[in-house]
Amino acid sequence: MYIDIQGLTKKFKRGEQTLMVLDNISLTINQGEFICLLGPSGCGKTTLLNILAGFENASEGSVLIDGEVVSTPTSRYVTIFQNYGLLPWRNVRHNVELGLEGKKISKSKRKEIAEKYICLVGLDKFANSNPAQLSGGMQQRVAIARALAVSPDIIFMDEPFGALDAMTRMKMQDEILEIKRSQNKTIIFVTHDIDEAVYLADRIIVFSPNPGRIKEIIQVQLKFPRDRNGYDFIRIRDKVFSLFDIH
Ligand SMILES: Nc1ncnc2c1ncn2[C@@H]1O[C@H](COP(=O)(O)OP(=O)(O)OP(=O)(O)O)[C@@H](O)[C@H]1O
Repeated sequence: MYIDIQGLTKKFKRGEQTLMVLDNISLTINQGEFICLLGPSGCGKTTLLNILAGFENASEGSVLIDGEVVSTPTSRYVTIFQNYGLLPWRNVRHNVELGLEGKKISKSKRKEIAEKYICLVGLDKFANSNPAQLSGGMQQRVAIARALAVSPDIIFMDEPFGALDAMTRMKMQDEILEIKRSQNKTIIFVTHDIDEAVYLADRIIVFSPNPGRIKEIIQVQLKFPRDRNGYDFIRIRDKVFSLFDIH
C-alpha cells in the first residue's frame, strides 16, 4: 500500500456554521495505480485531492504517503489543474523548466530535461512558443511536461481535460495513459465524467455528496486500450450510471 487514507474527515467553517465536506474517508492506493475520483459537483473531490497533495489539512483522520504523514506539498507529488497554470510571459521550454529552477540543477541540464519532456508530449516544434500561441490541448501538454520534468512519484490531476473539446479530450486521455504506462506513475485523477473514468481508471472511487462519502469502489479490469463502444465498457459505464440514479 502506497497511499493510506484512514478515517479522513474535512470540515470548513462558514461563518457560524461548520460544513462537513468529507466524512470518514478510508482508502488505500497502490503504487502505479490510476485512480479516478468521480462524483457530482461539490462532493469534495478537489478537497480530497488538496489534502493528499498537502495543500489542505484533514480535520480528522490521517493520510500517509509512502509511510510518511502528508503535511505540506513536495515536489515528489505534483498537481495538474484544469486551467493549466502556465506563465503567459514564458515560452514553453521556460514553463517546463519552472519546477526545476528551485533545484540544484545546472542551466544546461535543466534545458536538456525540459526538452526531453517537451518531446515526450509531442511539442518539440513549439518549445519557443508562448502559451497564448497554443491550443488548449497543447497548453495542457505543456503542463503535463512540466509536471513530469520534476520526476514526481504521484501526479494529481484535477479535471485536467475539463476545458478541452471532446476530440482533444479523447486524445489527451490516450496520451496520459501512455505516459502512465511508460513512466509508471501513480495517478489520482478527479473527474465528473463517467466515460472518462471508465476509460482511464484501474479503480473508480465513486462519491456521494453532502457530506462527501465513498459510495462504491469499482475495479475496472478491462485491458488497454479500451474500446469505448465495447460490451464490457458499456456494462461498467451503466453500472456507474446506476449509482448516480441517471437514466
Ligand atoms: N476553502 C474552503 N472554505 C469553505 N468551503 C469550501 C472550501 N473549499 C471547498 N469548500 C466547499 O466544500 C465543498 C466541496 O468542494 P470541492 O471543490 O472539494 O468539490 P468537488 O467535488 O471537487 O466539486 P467540483 O466537481 O464542482 O469541482 C463545496 O461545498 C465547497 O463550497
